[in-house]
Amino acid sequence: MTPAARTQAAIELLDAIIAAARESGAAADTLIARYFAQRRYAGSKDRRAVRELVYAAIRRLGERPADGRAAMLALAATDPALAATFDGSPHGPAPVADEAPAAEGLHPRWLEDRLTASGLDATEQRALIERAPLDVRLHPDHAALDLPGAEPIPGLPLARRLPAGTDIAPHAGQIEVQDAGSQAVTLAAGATPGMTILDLCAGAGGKSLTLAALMNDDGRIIASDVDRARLSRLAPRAEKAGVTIIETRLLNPQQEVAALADVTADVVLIDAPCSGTGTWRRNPEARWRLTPARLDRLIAMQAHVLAIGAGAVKPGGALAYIVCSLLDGEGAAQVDAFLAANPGWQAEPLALPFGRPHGPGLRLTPAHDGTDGFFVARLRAPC
Ligand SMILES: C[S@@+](CC[C@H](N)C(=O)[O-])C[C@H]1O[C@@H](n2cnc3c(N)ncnc32)[C@H](O)[C@@H]1O
Repeated sequence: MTPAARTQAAIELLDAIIAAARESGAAADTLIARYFAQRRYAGSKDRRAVRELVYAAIRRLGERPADGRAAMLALAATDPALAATFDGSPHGPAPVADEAPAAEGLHPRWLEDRLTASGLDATEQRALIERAPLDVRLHPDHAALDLPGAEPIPGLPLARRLPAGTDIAPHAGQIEVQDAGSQAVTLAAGATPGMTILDLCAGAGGKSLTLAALMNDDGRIIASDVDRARLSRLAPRAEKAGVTIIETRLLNPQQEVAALADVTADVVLIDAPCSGTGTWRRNPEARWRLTPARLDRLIAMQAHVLAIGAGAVKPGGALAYIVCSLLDGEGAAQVDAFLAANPGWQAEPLALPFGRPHGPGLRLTPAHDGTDGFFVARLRAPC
Protein backbone atom coordinates (compact mmCIF):
# COMPACT_ATOMS: atom_id res chain seq x y z
CA MET A 1 0.00 0.00 0.00
CA THR A 2 1.19 3.53 -0.69
CA PRO A 3 1.39 5.96 2.26
CA ALA A 4 -1.69 7.68 0.83
CA ALA A 5 -3.59 4.38 0.66
CA ARG A 6 -2.69 3.71 4.30
CA THR A 7 -4.11 7.10 5.26
CA GLN A 8 -7.31 6.34 3.33
CA ALA A 9 -7.59 2.94 5.07
CA ALA A 10 -7.22 4.66 8.46
CA ILE A 11 -9.98 7.12 7.50
CA GLU A 12 -12.32 4.28 6.52
CA LEU A 13 -11.58 2.39 9.71
CA LEU A 14 -12.12 5.47 11.85
CA ASP A 15 -15.49 6.01 10.13
CA ALA A 16 -16.48 2.49 11.18
CA ILE A 17 -15.12 2.96 14.73
CA ILE A 18 -16.96 6.28 15.15
CA ALA A 19 -20.24 4.72 13.94
CA ALA A 20 -19.76 1.74 16.26
CA ALA A 21 -19.10 4.07 19.20
CA ARG A 22 -22.33 5.94 18.43
CA GLU A 23 -24.43 2.82 17.94
CA SER A 24 -22.91 0.41 20.54
CA GLY A 25 -21.26 -1.61 17.76
CA ALA A 26 -18.09 -3.71 17.78
CA ALA A 27 -14.82 -2.67 19.44
CA ALA A 28 -12.08 -0.99 17.40
CA ASP A 29 -9.81 -4.07 17.50
CA THR A 30 -12.61 -6.24 16.10
CA LEU A 31 -13.36 -3.74 13.33
CA ILE A 32 -9.69 -3.52 12.38
CA ALA A 33 -9.40 -7.34 12.24
CA ARG A 34 -12.55 -7.54 10.05
CA TYR A 35 -11.33 -4.79 7.74
CA PHE A 36 -8.04 -6.55 6.99
CA ALA A 37 -9.67 -9.99 6.73
CA GLN A 38 -11.42 -8.57 3.64
CA ARG A 39 -8.22 -6.98 2.27
CA ARG A 40 -5.70 -9.76 2.03
CA TYR A 41 -3.48 -7.62 -0.22
CA ALA A 42 -2.45 -5.58 2.82
CA GLY A 43 0.83 -6.91 4.20
CA SER A 44 1.76 -7.06 7.87
CA LYS A 45 3.70 -3.76 7.65
CA ASP A 46 0.67 -2.07 6.09
CA ARG A 47 -1.64 -3.45 8.76
CA ARG A 48 0.68 -2.30 11.53
CA ALA A 49 1.08 1.17 10.03
CA VAL A 50 -2.67 1.66 9.53
CA ARG A 51 -3.44 0.39 13.02
CA GLU A 52 -0.93 2.83 14.48
CA LEU A 53 -2.51 5.72 12.59
CA VAL A 54 -5.98 4.72 13.79
CA TYR A 55 -4.99 4.46 17.45
CA ALA A 56 -2.93 7.65 17.33
CA ALA A 57 -6.02 9.47 16.08
CA ILE A 58 -8.26 7.90 18.73
CA ARG A 59 -5.84 8.87 21.49
CA ARG A 60 -5.48 12.42 20.16
CA LEU A 61 -9.23 13.19 20.19
CA GLY A 62 -11.24 13.46 23.41
CA GLU A 63 -14.66 14.06 21.87
CA ARG A 64 -16.00 11.59 19.32
CA PRO A 65 -15.12 13.20 15.97
CA ALA A 66 -17.62 13.80 13.17
CA ASP A 67 -15.87 11.38 10.82
CA GLY A 68 -12.62 9.60 10.04
CA ARG A 69 -11.35 12.31 7.71
CA ALA A 70 -11.68 15.01 10.37
CA ALA A 71 -9.89 12.68 12.80
CA MET A 72 -6.97 12.05 10.42
CA LEU A 73 -6.75 15.75 9.57
CA ALA A 74 -6.22 16.42 13.29
CA LEU A 75 -3.22 14.05 13.23
CA ALA A 76 -1.96 15.56 9.98
CA ALA A 77 -2.04 19.04 11.53
CA THR A 78 1.22 18.22 13.38
CA ASP A 79 2.69 15.76 10.89
CA PRO A 80 3.69 17.24 7.49
CA ALA A 81 4.50 13.81 6.01
CA LEU A 82 1.01 12.61 6.87
CA ALA A 83 -0.52 15.85 5.56
CA ALA A 84 1.26 15.23 2.23
CA THR A 85 -0.61 11.94 1.80
CA PHE A 86 -3.86 13.87 1.24
CA ASP A 87 -2.82 13.99 -2.40
CA GLY A 88 -5.83 12.82 -4.41
CA SER A 89 -3.90 9.80 -5.74
CA PRO A 90 -6.02 6.81 -6.89
CA HIS A 91 -6.23 5.03 -3.49
CA GLY A 92 -5.50 8.04 -1.32
CA PRO A 93 -7.65 10.72 0.33
CA ALA A 94 -8.75 13.83 -1.55
CA PRO A 95 -6.60 16.95 -1.14
CA VAL A 96 -7.41 19.11 1.86
CA ALA A 97 -10.00 21.76 1.07
CA ASP A 98 -11.47 24.36 3.38
CA GLU A 99 -12.31 21.90 6.17
CA ALA A 100 -11.75 21.77 9.91
CA PRO A 101 -9.83 19.00 11.65
CA ALA A 102 -11.43 17.42 14.72
CA ALA A 103 -10.59 19.18 17.99
CA GLU A 104 -7.82 17.66 20.10
CA GLY A 105 -8.49 16.72 23.70
CA LEU A 106 -7.98 14.06 26.33
CA HIS A 107 -11.55 12.93 27.01
CA PRO A 108 -15.11 14.07 26.37
CA ARG A 109 -15.70 17.24 28.36
CA TRP A 110 -18.32 15.80 30.72
CA LEU A 111 -15.98 12.91 31.55
CA GLU A 112 -13.03 15.22 32.19
CA ASP A 113 -15.26 17.00 34.71
CA ARG A 114 -16.20 13.72 36.41
CA LEU A 115 -12.59 12.50 36.45
CA THR A 116 -11.45 15.80 37.95
CA ALA A 117 -14.19 15.58 40.57
CA SER A 118 -12.93 12.07 41.34
CA GLY A 119 -9.51 13.51 42.19
CA LEU A 120 -7.60 12.82 38.95
CA ASP A 121 -5.38 15.65 37.74
CA ALA A 122 -4.26 16.20 34.13
CA THR A 123 -1.27 13.82 34.46
CA GLU A 124 -3.53 11.06 35.79
CA GLN A 125 -6.10 11.73 33.07
CA ARG A 126 -3.49 11.66 30.32
CA ALA A 127 -2.10 8.32 31.54
CA LEU A 128 -5.56 6.78 31.12
CA ILE A 129 -5.04 6.70 27.35
CA GLU A 130 -1.33 5.96 27.08
CA ARG A 131 -0.26 2.58 25.74
CA ALA A 132 -0.66 -0.32 28.15
CA PRO A 133 2.02 -2.97 28.75
CA LEU A 134 1.44 -6.70 28.18
CA ASP A 135 1.13 -8.39 31.58
CA VAL A 136 0.61 -12.10 32.15
CA ARG A 137 0.11 -14.43 35.08
CA LEU A 138 2.00 -17.73 35.11
CA HIS A 139 0.00 -20.77 36.11
CA PRO A 140 1.46 -22.11 39.37
CA ASP A 141 2.62 -25.35 37.66
CA HIS A 142 4.67 -23.20 35.26
CA ALA A 143 6.04 -20.71 37.77
CA ALA A 144 9.58 -21.31 36.51
CA LEU A 145 8.68 -20.67 32.86
CA ASP A 146 11.40 -18.62 31.17
CA LEU A 147 9.72 -16.04 28.92
CA PRO A 148 12.22 -14.04 26.84
CA GLY A 149 12.38 -10.39 27.93
CA ALA A 150 9.93 -10.93 30.79
CA GLU A 151 10.28 -8.67 33.81
CA PRO A 152 9.07 -9.62 37.27
CA ILE A 153 6.41 -7.44 38.91
CA PRO A 154 7.14 -6.68 42.58
CA GLY A 155 4.57 -8.11 44.99
CA LEU A 156 3.11 -10.54 42.45
CA PRO A 157 5.36 -13.62 42.25
CA LEU A 158 3.49 -15.14 39.29
CA ALA A 159 3.16 -11.92 37.28
CA ARG A 160 5.45 -10.97 34.38
CA ARG A 161 5.56 -7.90 32.14
CA LEU A 162 6.39 -8.83 28.54
CA PRO A 163 7.79 -6.74 25.69
CA ALA A 164 5.03 -5.30 23.51
CA GLY A 165 4.07 -7.60 20.66
CA THR A 166 5.30 -10.80 22.34
CA ASP A 167 3.61 -13.80 20.73
CA ILE A 168 1.98 -15.62 23.63
CA ALA A 169 0.16 -18.24 21.55
CA PRO A 170 2.88 -20.89 22.17
CA HIS A 171 2.24 -20.57 25.92
CA ALA A 172 -1.48 -21.43 26.00
CA GLY A 173 -2.14 -23.36 29.20
CA GLN A 174 0.98 -21.95 30.83
CA ILE A 175 0.05 -18.27 31.17
CA GLU A 176 -3.00 -16.01 31.22
CA VAL A 177 -2.96 -12.47 29.86
CA GLN A 178 -4.00 -10.36 32.85
CA ASP A 179 -3.08 -6.82 33.81
CA ALA A 180 -0.95 -6.63 36.99
CA GLY A 181 -3.61 -4.39 38.57
CA SER A 182 -6.27 -6.99 37.91
CA GLN A 183 -4.06 -9.62 39.57
CA ALA A 184 -3.40 -7.31 42.53
CA VAL A 185 -7.03 -6.35 43.24
CA THR A 186 -8.02 -10.02 43.28
CA LEU A 187 -5.81 -10.35 46.39
CA ALA A 188 -8.45 -8.24 48.20
CA ALA A 189 -10.56 -11.42 48.41
CA GLY A 190 -7.98 -12.87 50.84
CA ALA A 191 -8.45 -16.25 49.15
CA THR A 192 -6.84 -19.22 50.90
CA PRO A 193 -7.07 -22.99 50.26
CA GLY A 194 -10.30 -24.61 51.42
CA MET A 195 -12.50 -21.52 51.19
CA THR A 196 -15.85 -21.26 49.44
CA ILE A 197 -15.81 -18.19 47.18
CA LEU A 198 -18.57 -16.79 45.01
CA ASP A 199 -17.21 -14.87 42.02
CA LEU A 200 -20.54 -13.20 41.28
CA CYS A 201 -19.67 -11.37 38.05
CA ALA A 202 -17.19 -13.93 36.74
CA GLY A 203 -17.40 -13.12 33.03
CA ALA A 204 -14.93 -15.40 31.21
CA GLY A 205 -13.26 -16.12 34.54
CA GLY A 206 -10.07 -14.05 34.66
CA LYS A 207 -10.46 -13.53 38.40
CA SER A 208 -11.90 -17.00 39.10
CA LEU A 209 -8.71 -18.51 37.67
CA THR A 210 -6.57 -16.15 39.76
CA LEU A 211 -8.55 -17.12 42.87
CA ALA A 212 -8.08 -20.82 42.08
CA ALA A 213 -4.31 -20.30 41.83
CA LEU A 214 -4.28 -18.48 45.19
CA MET A 215 -6.25 -21.40 46.69
CA ASN A 216 -3.88 -24.05 45.24
CA ASP A 217 -6.93 -25.49 43.51
CA ASP A 218 -8.34 -26.50 46.90
CA GLY A 219 -11.83 -25.39 47.98
CA ARG A 220 -14.85 -24.28 45.98
CA ILE A 221 -15.37 -21.39 43.57
CA ILE A 222 -18.85 -20.69 42.23
CA ALA A 223 -18.40 -18.54 39.14
CA SER A 224 -21.65 -16.88 38.10
CA ASP A 225 -22.69 -14.38 35.46
CA VAL A 226 -25.75 -13.35 33.49
CA ASP A 227 -23.84 -13.50 30.19
CA ARG A 228 -23.95 -17.02 28.76
CA ALA A 229 -21.34 -16.41 26.05
CA ARG A 230 -18.75 -15.01 28.44
CA LEU A 231 -19.31 -17.59 31.14
CA SER A 232 -19.08 -20.44 28.62
CA ARG A 233 -15.45 -19.49 27.95
CA LEU A 234 -14.48 -20.24 31.55
CA ALA A 235 -14.69 -24.07 31.61
CA PRO A 236 -12.24 -24.60 28.71
CA ARG A 237 -9.85 -22.05 30.21
CA ALA A 238 -9.99 -23.81 33.60
CA GLU A 239 -9.37 -27.17 31.97
CA LYS A 240 -6.36 -25.83 30.07
CA ALA A 241 -4.99 -24.38 33.31
CA GLY A 242 -5.56 -27.67 35.19
CA VAL A 243 -8.03 -26.00 37.59
CA THR A 244 -10.73 -28.30 39.03
CA ILE A 245 -12.50 -26.29 41.78
CA ILE A 246 -14.53 -23.87 39.65
CA GLU A 247 -18.21 -24.55 38.96
CA THR A 248 -20.10 -22.15 36.72
CA ARG A 249 -23.65 -20.97 37.29
CA LEU A 250 -25.53 -18.99 34.67
CA LEU A 251 -27.89 -16.48 36.28
CA ASN A 252 -31.15 -15.10 34.93
CA PRO A 253 -31.24 -11.31 35.31
CA GLN A 254 -33.51 -10.31 38.22
CA GLN A 255 -33.59 -13.91 39.47
CA GLU A 256 -30.03 -14.03 40.76
CA VAL A 257 -30.98 -14.27 44.45
CA ALA A 258 -33.09 -17.41 43.95
CA ALA A 259 -30.37 -19.01 41.83
CA LEU A 260 -27.79 -18.40 44.56
CA ALA A 261 -30.06 -19.24 47.53
CA ASP A 262 -27.94 -22.30 48.43
CA VAL A 263 -24.64 -20.35 48.47
CA THR A 264 -23.09 -19.20 51.75
CA ALA A 265 -19.63 -18.01 50.92
CA ASP A 266 -16.59 -17.18 53.03
CA VAL A 267 -15.93 -14.47 50.47
CA VAL A 268 -17.95 -12.97 47.64
CA LEU A 269 -15.93 -11.25 44.95
CA ILE A 270 -17.81 -8.71 42.85
CA ASP A 271 -15.92 -7.56 39.78
CA ALA A 272 -18.81 -5.34 38.89
CA PRO A 273 -19.94 -4.22 35.43
CA CYS A 274 -18.56 -0.69 35.01
CA SER A 275 -17.65 2.03 32.56
CA GLY A 276 -14.09 0.68 32.25
CA THR A 277 -12.46 4.13 32.51
CA GLY A 278 -9.44 2.38 34.07
CA THR A 279 -8.93 0.23 30.96
CA TRP A 280 -9.26 2.95 28.33
CA ARG A 281 -5.57 2.62 27.51
CA ARG A 282 -6.42 -0.78 25.98
CA ASN A 283 -9.54 0.45 24.13
CA PRO A 284 -9.36 4.25 24.07
CA GLU A 285 -12.37 4.54 21.77
CA ALA A 286 -14.49 3.40 24.75
CA ARG A 287 -14.50 7.01 25.98
CA TRP A 288 -16.43 7.93 22.82
CA ARG A 289 -19.13 5.38 23.76
CA LEU A 290 -19.93 6.36 27.31
CA THR A 291 -22.88 8.68 27.96
CA PRO A 292 -24.22 10.09 31.23
CA ALA A 293 -27.32 7.88 30.86
CA ARG A 294 -25.23 4.75 30.32
CA LEU A 295 -23.07 5.61 33.32
CA ASP A 296 -26.20 6.00 35.48
CA ARG A 297 -27.40 2.58 34.35
CA LEU A 298 -24.04 1.04 35.27
CA ILE A 299 -24.12 2.64 38.71
CA ALA A 300 -27.60 1.18 39.29
CA MET A 301 -26.35 -2.27 38.17
CA GLN A 302 -23.45 -2.02 40.61
CA ALA A 303 -25.82 -1.29 43.52
CA HIS A 304 -27.91 -4.29 42.36
CA VAL A 305 -24.98 -6.75 42.29
CA LEU A 306 -23.66 -5.41 45.62
CA ALA A 307 -27.02 -6.23 47.24
CA ILE A 308 -27.05 -9.73 45.69
CA GLY A 309 -23.45 -10.41 46.69
CA ALA A 310 -23.94 -9.20 50.27
CA GLY A 311 -26.79 -11.70 50.65
CA ALA A 312 -24.48 -14.61 49.81
CA VAL A 313 -21.74 -13.77 52.35
CA LYS A 314 -21.75 -15.90 55.53
CA PRO A 315 -22.01 -14.01 58.84
CA GLY A 316 -18.59 -12.51 59.53
CA GLY A 317 -17.48 -13.23 55.96
CA ALA A 318 -16.06 -10.76 53.47
CA LEU A 319 -17.05 -9.07 50.25
CA ALA A 320 -14.44 -7.74 47.81
CA TYR A 321 -15.85 -5.07 45.51
CA ILE A 322 -13.86 -4.19 42.38
CA VAL A 323 -14.42 -1.87 39.45
CA CYS A 324 -11.95 -1.11 36.66
CA SER A 325 -13.12 2.50 36.74
CA LEU A 326 -11.75 5.58 38.42
CA LEU A 327 -15.04 7.47 38.62
CA ASP A 328 -16.03 7.83 42.26
CA GLY A 329 -19.70 7.24 41.46
CA GLU A 330 -18.80 3.65 40.58
CA GLY A 331 -16.18 3.14 43.30
CA ALA A 332 -15.79 5.03 46.56
CA ALA A 333 -19.26 6.62 46.49
CA GLN A 334 -20.91 3.33 45.55
CA VAL A 335 -19.32 1.59 48.55
CA ASP A 336 -20.08 4.51 50.87
CA ALA A 337 -23.75 4.23 49.86
CA PHE A 338 -23.69 0.48 50.53
CA LEU A 339 -22.17 0.99 53.98
CA ALA A 340 -24.71 3.69 54.84
CA ALA A 341 -27.58 1.42 53.84
CA ASN A 342 -26.20 -1.71 55.56
CA PRO A 343 -25.40 -1.08 59.22
CA GLY A 344 -22.95 -3.59 60.70
CA TRP A 345 -20.86 -3.89 57.53
CA GLN A 346 -17.41 -2.34 57.72
CA ALA A 347 -14.68 -1.48 55.26
CA GLU A 348 -11.37 -3.15 56.16
CA PRO A 349 -7.94 -1.67 55.51
CA LEU A 350 -6.23 -3.26 52.51
CA ALA A 351 -2.53 -3.78 51.83
CA LEU A 352 -1.98 -4.69 48.19
CA PRO A 353 1.20 -4.52 46.07
CA PHE A 354 -0.23 -1.43 44.33
CA GLY A 355 -2.59 1.41 45.08
CA ARG A 356 -3.31 4.28 47.42
CA PRO A 357 -6.09 4.61 50.00
CA HIS A 358 -9.13 6.24 48.46
CA GLY A 359 -12.37 6.60 50.46
CA PRO A 360 -13.39 3.21 51.88
CA GLY A 361 -10.91 1.32 49.68
CA LEU A 362 -7.83 1.55 47.46
CA ARG A 363 -7.32 3.10 44.07
CA LEU A 364 -4.80 1.91 41.45
CA THR A 365 -4.05 4.22 38.54
CA PRO A 366 -1.95 3.97 35.36
CA ALA A 367 0.03 7.11 36.33
CA HIS A 368 0.80 6.06 39.91
CA ASP A 369 0.95 2.27 39.67
CA GLY A 370 1.67 1.51 36.00
CA THR A 371 -1.40 -0.75 36.00
CA ASP A 372 -4.90 -0.40 34.64
CA GLY A 373 -7.08 1.79 36.87
CA PHE A 374 -9.13 0.12 39.61
CA PHE A 375 -11.06 0.87 42.76
CA VAL A 376 -11.22 -1.99 45.26
CA ALA A 377 -12.73 -2.30 48.73
CA ARG A 378 -12.94 -5.16 51.19
CA LEU A 379 -16.06 -5.18 53.35
CA ARG A 380 -16.67 -7.32 56.44
CA ALA A 381 -20.16 -8.64 57.12
CA PRO A 382 -21.62 -8.46 60.62
CA CYS A 383 -21.37 -11.76 62.60
C1 LIG B 1 -16.04 -6.53 34.72
S1 LIG B 1 -16.89 -7.82 34.01
C2 LIG B 1 -16.23 -9.22 34.83
C3 LIG B 1 -14.84 -9.62 34.38
C4 LIG B 1 -14.35 -10.90 35.00
N1 LIG B 1 -14.54 -10.94 36.42
C5 LIG B 1 -12.88 -11.12 34.70
O1 LIG B 1 -12.03 -11.03 35.59
O2 LIG B 1 -12.57 -11.41 33.53
C6 LIG B 1 -18.48 -7.68 34.73
C7 LIG B 1 -19.42 -8.85 34.48
O3 LIG B 1 -20.61 -8.63 35.25
C8 LIG B 1 -21.63 -9.35 34.61
N2 LIG B 1 -22.92 -8.97 35.17
C9 LIG B 1 -23.69 -7.89 34.88
N3 LIG B 1 -24.82 -7.91 35.62
C10 LIG B 1 -24.77 -9.02 36.39
C11 LIG B 1 -25.65 -9.60 37.35
N4 LIG B 1 -26.82 -9.04 37.66
N5 LIG B 1 -25.27 -10.75 37.97
C12 LIG B 1 -24.08 -11.32 37.65
N6 LIG B 1 -23.22 -10.83 36.73
C13 LIG B 1 -23.56 -9.69 36.12
C14 LIG B 1 -21.40 -9.00 33.15
O4 LIG B 1 -22.04 -9.93 32.30
C15 LIG B 1 -19.87 -9.04 33.06
O5 LIG B 1 -19.41 -10.29 32.59
